[in-house]
Amino acid sequence: MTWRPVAPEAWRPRGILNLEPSAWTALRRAGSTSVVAGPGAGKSEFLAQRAAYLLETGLCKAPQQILAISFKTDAAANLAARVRQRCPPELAGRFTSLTFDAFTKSVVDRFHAAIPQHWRPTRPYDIGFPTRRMVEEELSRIRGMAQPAWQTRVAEFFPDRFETQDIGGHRLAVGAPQQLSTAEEFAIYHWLHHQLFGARVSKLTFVTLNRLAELVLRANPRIVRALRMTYPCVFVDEFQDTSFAQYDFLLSTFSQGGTAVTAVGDHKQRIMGWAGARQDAFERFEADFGAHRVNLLFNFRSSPELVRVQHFVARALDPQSPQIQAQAAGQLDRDVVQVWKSNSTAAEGQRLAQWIAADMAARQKQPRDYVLLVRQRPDQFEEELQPGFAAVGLSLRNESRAVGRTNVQDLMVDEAGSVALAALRLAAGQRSATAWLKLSSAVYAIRGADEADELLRDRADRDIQDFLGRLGQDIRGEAPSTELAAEVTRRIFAFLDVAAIRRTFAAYTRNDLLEIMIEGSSLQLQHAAAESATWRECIDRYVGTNDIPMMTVHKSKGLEYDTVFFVGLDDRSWWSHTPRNPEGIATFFVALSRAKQRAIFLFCERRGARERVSELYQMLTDAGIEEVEVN
Ligand SMILES: Nc1ncnc2c1ncn2[C@@H]1O[C@H](COP(=O)(O)OP(=O)(O)OP(=O)(O)O)[C@@H](O)[C@H]1O
Repeated sequence: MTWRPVAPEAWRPRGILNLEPSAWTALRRAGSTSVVAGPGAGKSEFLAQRAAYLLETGLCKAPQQILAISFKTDAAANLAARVRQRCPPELAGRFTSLTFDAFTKSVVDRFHAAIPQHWRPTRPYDIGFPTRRMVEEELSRIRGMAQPAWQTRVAEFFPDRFETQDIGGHRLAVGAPQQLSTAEEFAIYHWLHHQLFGARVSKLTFVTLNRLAELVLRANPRIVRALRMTYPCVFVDEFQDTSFAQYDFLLSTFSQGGTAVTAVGDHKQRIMGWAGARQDAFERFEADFGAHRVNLLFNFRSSPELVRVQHFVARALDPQSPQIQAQAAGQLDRDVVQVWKSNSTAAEGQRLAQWIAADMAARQKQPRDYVLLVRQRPDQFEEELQPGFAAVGLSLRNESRAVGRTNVQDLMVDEAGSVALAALRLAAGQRSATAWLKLSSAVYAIRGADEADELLRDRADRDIQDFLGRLGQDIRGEAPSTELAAEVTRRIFAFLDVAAIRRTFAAYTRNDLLEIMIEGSSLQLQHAAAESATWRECIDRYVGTNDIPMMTVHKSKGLEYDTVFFVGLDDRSWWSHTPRNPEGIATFFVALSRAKQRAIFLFCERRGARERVSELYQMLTDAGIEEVEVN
């Protein structure tokens, strides 16, 4: 055992010089806290530091764990990766980072037998993702069964909100439902009953799984007590995106019994309203959990000029927005934020590609220092822009592109996919300490070889080396090909042991997520192999090292780039935007705030007008931003 507890007063942040004063206050708080902070304030970094603080000081001591709940898989994976960077491995193992869905599903799976029989799903069950059309049909079926006096009410449910708000905000009765006394109760009961018992195998949505998880904990105080003892500290990231069901689950499970819940987020980046995020999550949390609010006022990401412009948008979202203090130095003395105006998409694409090529050369930047953001349809923009990029020797990568049943971006942050990639790097002869650490810690976890078990770890090290030696021998003399890429993926996952990965990593509780990711890894490697002459090149293509990423603003949440281009700031891309609609302005805010040094907005009149979005341009004008013709 190398680690010794540090006294709380002596603890210092890891990997960064310091925290801002209010972050120190929040970090040391024993009770529940809401940390509200703008973009680049270091919210994820703060959580990673608080995890290090709690674990290294022994305030959260073994076998206790920290539970971090995120909204999206990539956010959960990024946070776990940050904690691994900040904490010794023997402590990082007690940081469990999951999505809400993975966590609530794991509760249902683990305590299946404790679910009251009249709500108990079959085992196994399927996961359903009903489309709007399917919700409409189901509601209409329910209306047909309802007594005449209730039919009008059932017809009034909004299909878009029925699941997220009506089901999500409803608690299931512990006892068997005796009598359904309102139209709401009738509709909710039949909706759930159909998912549970409508076919031989139950088909449940994640909202239903959430409701069942809440029920099983509420109905079984011993289970909830055990859960609270295991997780005395709970973090919730991106709290502004918390849905009705998720909030209610948190409330039911962790608002009592002494759990310290730290909820971190930015109400100005609330762009998941369509997915059922509640508007008042922070206020409710503060009231229900007795949480104390801490506002962070620094921005560690963006240059002072970018922070100045961001403030104009922040104020449109919240007139009380505090003035933020930029901590990052500006590297550019002009043209930090601009609007480029063109009258042909060809001219726009050409100018963009040439500009990036020149900037990369002048400022010695890499392709991944840039990003092209779009509001929607990245595939269309990719098709339109790729030729211009190819003409100057650059390549674009649409991070939302489908790879089998997943997409490039999700695959890149997937745990199993990253372990397999580490194995490939090592087998292909790359000497990478990070890859070795990634692979070996995964194998130790899979084999249950903890820190103290030197024998088991030595054995695992030898097996890894033997496996890499054999794989390396078979591939190093061969050029990559699709067949070989498929074979390599198969061998790596066979070595890792698919069933053991599923048992070990909580993220794979969704029935087929692991299969989806294994299939995706194989397909992505096959694409890369088909275009590469060496394994090194193949790995670079797989990862996209030499590609300029393109993605939707939604996918860019939490990420940062030196230079951000927003392509298509026009009415066609923003067709659903209505003036003063906070979700649209928040989307614009998220895009602008991904930039560290420069943000450029592109408008091409061939794509659409700029009436609906005129207020977004107005904010830039108010901030004194120039428009430049680029024909
Ligand atoms: N205390 C700190 N000192 C130095 N750098 C920091 C500190 N906190 C965060 N950073 C850096 O600032 C950048 C932004 O941090 P982070 O991604 O955690 O911000 P965030 O608040 O989650 O942002 P957003 O909401 O915009 O996604 C990162 O590059 C991070 O490494």
